[in-house]
Amino acid sequence: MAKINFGGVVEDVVTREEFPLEKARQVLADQTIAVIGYGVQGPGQALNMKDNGLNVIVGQRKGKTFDKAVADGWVPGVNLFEIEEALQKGTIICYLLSDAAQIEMWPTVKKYLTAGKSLYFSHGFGITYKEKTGIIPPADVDVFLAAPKGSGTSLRRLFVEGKGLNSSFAIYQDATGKAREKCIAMAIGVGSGYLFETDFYKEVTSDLTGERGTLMGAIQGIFAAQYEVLRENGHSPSEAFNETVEELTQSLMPLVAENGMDWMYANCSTTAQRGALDWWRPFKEATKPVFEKLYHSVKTQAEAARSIDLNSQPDYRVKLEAELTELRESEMWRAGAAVRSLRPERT
Ligand SMILES: NC(=O)c1ccc[n+]([C@@H]2O[C@H](COP(=O)([O-])OP(=O)(O)OC[C@H]3O[C@@H](n4cnc5c(N)ncnc54)[C@H](O)[C@@H]3O)[C@@H](O)[C@H]2O)c1
Ligand SMILES: CC(C)(O)[C@@H](O)C(=O)O
Ligand SMILES: [Mg+2]
Ligand SMILES: [Mg+2]
Repeated sequence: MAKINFGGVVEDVVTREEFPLEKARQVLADQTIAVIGYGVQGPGQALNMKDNGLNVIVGQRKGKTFDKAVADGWVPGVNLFEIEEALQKGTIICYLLSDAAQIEMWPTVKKYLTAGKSLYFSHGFGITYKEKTGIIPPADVDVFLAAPKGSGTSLRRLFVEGKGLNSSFAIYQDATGKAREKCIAMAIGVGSGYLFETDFYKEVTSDLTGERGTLMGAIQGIFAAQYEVLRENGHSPSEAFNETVEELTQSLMPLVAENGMDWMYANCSTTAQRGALDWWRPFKEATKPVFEKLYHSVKTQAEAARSIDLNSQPDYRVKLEAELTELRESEMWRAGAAVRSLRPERT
């Protein structure tokens, strides 16, 4: 384990230097990795593991998603199966159905978790909220998670570019004495660059907070707030969108990703630096109570209950699609579509 100083706190992380892909291949050489679910993480992880030379099969119910797996090169009856056949063949079961669907399918999955098999997750949800999900694994199987910190779509795209996403990893149950090395090997196999250790509870509570907060929910909230204020004061949609979203994604966030916030500031005018340094604290003060309310909702399991309740309903996809359409059809994101179409792509 490498010891890395994160802002004054030294943490252990696993790097590919100490756990190279070849070692992952050796650890998993006698395993059949069955990826159950081919939504977002399923494709990214399965295709990366296959390209990394691991023995992977996919289990997915027939329909649009099954067809998508075929289009991705998985061969029915060879490495693509209906869910129960994949569960029977798999020695590491990657439970990558939606978190809500994992509940419904658990009685089926549990039947195939025979002694010595492994149950792998990419989220701590199912295990942490076992009173709600009913997901209580048999004592004689290994249970662990590797959670890519990003979309499965990005996991695959970065892998194809020769890059990777970080993952957290956690061991919940070690029946064979080999759970840790299998877990780390899986995380390297799905295309992670470096791994930081957590536990199922910390993974799910941080993840539910992040996606409701800065990563997805809060960012849409501040975009909409600023856009509305600019528009209410007479700025055109293109001016409001460019000043709220386009400049951030195309120019400034890549600078933050490259070398931190001060680097991005330093690459803007002194006028902008003065203003940003004056205003980030008021925004923090205004939003921290909302983040505290969010974390309380996560900690009291209200967020888990809401997600299970709504995403278990037969029409959950229709309802999600309707809300995503509402976002897409908002003036801000329609202006965004026009701005994106005008990007000066260098031919
Ligand atoms: N989406 C991501 O990029 C991402 C990132 C990190 C972790 N995760 C975790 O990975 C796991 C999979 O997430 P996802 O976003 O790929 O899932 P998803 O919501 O895309 O669903 C995955 C698959 O579940 C299938 N499914 C849905 N309902 C079903 C049902 N009732 N019966 C059978 N199959 C059903 C869908 O057809 C889909 O193929 C989850 O635990 C999630 O929290 C996801
Ligand atoms: C990609 C995210 C938001 O990090 C993941 O946690 C998810 O649930 O999709
Ligand atoms: Mg996440
Ligand atoms: Mg998540």
